[in-house]
Amino acid sequence: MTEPAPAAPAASAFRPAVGRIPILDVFPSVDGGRFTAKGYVGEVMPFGATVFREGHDAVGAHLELEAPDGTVIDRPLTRTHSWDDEWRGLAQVTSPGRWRFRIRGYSDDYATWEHNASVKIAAGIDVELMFAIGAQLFHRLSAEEHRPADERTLFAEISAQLGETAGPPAERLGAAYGTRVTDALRARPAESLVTHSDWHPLKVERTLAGAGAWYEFFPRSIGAEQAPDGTWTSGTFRSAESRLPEVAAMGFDVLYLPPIHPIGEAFRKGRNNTLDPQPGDPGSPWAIGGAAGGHDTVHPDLGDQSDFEHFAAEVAANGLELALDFALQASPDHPWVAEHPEWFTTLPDGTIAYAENPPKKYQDIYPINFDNDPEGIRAEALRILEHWIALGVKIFRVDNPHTKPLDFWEWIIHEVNSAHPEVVFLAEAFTRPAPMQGLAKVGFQQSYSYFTWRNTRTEIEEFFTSISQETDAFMRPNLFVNTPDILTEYLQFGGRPAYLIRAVLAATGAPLWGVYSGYELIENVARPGAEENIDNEKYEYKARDYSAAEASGLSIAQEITRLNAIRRAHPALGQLRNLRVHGSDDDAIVVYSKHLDAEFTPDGVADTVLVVVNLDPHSVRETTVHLDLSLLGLPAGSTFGVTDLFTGESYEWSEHDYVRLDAFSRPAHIFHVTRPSEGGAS
Ligand SMILES: O=P(O)(O)O[C@H]1O[C@H](CO)[C@@H](O[C@H]2O[C@H](CO)[C@@H](O)[C@H](O)[C@H]2O)[C@H](O)[C@H]1O
Repeated sequence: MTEPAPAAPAASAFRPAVGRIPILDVFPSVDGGRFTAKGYVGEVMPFGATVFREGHDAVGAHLELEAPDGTVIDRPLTRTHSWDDEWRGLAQVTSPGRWRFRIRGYSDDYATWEHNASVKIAAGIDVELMFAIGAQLFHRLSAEEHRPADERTLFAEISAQLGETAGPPAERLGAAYGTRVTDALRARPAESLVTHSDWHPLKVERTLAGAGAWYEFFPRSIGAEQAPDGTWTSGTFRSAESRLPEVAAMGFDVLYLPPIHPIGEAFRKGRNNTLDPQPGDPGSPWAIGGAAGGHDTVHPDLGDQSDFEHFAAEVAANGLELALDFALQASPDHPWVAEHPEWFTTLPDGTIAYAENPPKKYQDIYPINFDNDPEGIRAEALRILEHWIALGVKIFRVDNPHTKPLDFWEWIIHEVNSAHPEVVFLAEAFTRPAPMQGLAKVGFQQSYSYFTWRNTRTEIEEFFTSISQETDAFMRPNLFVNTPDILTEYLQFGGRPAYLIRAVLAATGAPLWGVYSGYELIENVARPGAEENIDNEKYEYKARDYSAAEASGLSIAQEITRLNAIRRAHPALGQLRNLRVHGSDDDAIVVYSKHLDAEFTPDGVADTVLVVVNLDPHSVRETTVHLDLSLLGLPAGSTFGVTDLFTGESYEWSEHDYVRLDAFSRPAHIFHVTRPSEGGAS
């Protein structure tokens, strides 16, 4: 008896992670897909992947981008560089909601044949074989049902021409070229071995989540009056309404108010962060909670809820959107302290430690211990947000989010956005990169950033490159030029030029920028030993006379107004990811551009803005700048027009250009780049 033949090994169920055509490193992706990449309506985003195949045959790659309504944008990707395999392309997201995308890789049979045929036929090798393969390929394409009828006819004709053996080979080969062929094959390539990546989710939010100009003021200061005996009467929601037309006239989109709730008496802070308040000192608005209530109540000095509602309606009537502060902490007088002592950490001696953000000490507030009653705290935080959302508030600036657990933020932003996708959260987290970026990854729509401390040319270039090209899939920095907590040395000692320079950088460097009131008045005196304004509005009323300052030339409100107008007129400035740095021979002159292709602009005309800034607020600088014209959408070697959007002056520029920027009269150029067929400034 013969032994039975051994059974063939069972086919393994293992499925390779790569498909027939490898598609790796798909982007945009956040932490390998753990978090959802972000976009905002109108944003032009880069999509792509690494796509290659074995051997020498050509590959191609396309983006398939599906909108919430199911329509699919199918766009060809191109190689980032001829020497590597990263494929990339831009697409614009145009409606809010859940989008998704995938990358399609394929063997590009036309490109493979065209390469082989052109080389071999010119060398007289396999000539008829090459024509036969070409005829076969075009015959196959002419039968593909997804192609328009005229294209199929064209391809059938080409197949027949390639199949004819008469005539010089070079002429016969010419049949397979021409604009009609390349256009058709660019839109609908000759694909085989088609492979798809997984679908990747993309969360697209409303435009104001990603682009807008913010202005911050303390309502209690507007209309505040000081009596001859030195005592103050607080401004109110009603008196603060008087400032709204001026904020709107400066071109801002969002009005942000520091906390508007009752302020505690216990451990109240006095002027200039002192611990011995004097009678009448109003206290820090972030010391939330008192006898009148907590986070769902308005400070009685400002009015009542109907006054708030009137104010909110006036904000909207002025074309602004209201942003409120969301600060999860409590004054010792907050109702929570008596009602929920378990939400705080009681020390062995029976006291509760005050909050800190080292080296800063917040003796007037208790931090919440999120681990003592996570469910209760989550429910209360959500209740508060829903309270204000019901009153029409759709934007929250979140105080110190990095001192609260990240999973709390992921949960609450998910809960709020599931019911109210239009709600926007700005993370005020000046902290280490990992927690700052973590907050953005788990859902914060906007983030404060390190911008205020990036002053030199190298720092600015690195910062702008990182926000536009490294963290752009998940983080949208809001470039505040100052805050009640931040008056940098650059601003303290750079005078008016410094204020203009920082405003230009912020307004043009990112689609989100912000100004805390007083900036336009060059308020630049710091409290000794602190990086913030002296006589800080956080601890006292501050009545400012904006009109008098303007009349006497001490205000830069006009320049801020112009900056916001330039932003509105130039859609390229409404984009985050299109900033590119150019060169200059002077370490104090930074040069960058923002370009938007015609297909993505509302009027169908390409928009290119070129910004040249003298970062030295103390002197005149002249130098040569060196431009990469490809980044401006211009052919190498061309000349073109530039029009200064501040002064209206126009120049003819090329790759290398002379600039002179006087910090005291004109520290920056914001140029609109015009092509020969286009007009000048707008
Ligand atoms: O800690 P940050 O630098 O991020 O600052 C934010 O949070 C602070 C705490 O809410 C807040 O500080 C202000 O309010 C405190 C509580 O009333 C008070 O003790 C501080 O002196 C005052 O600066 C800060 O304004 C806010 O931006």
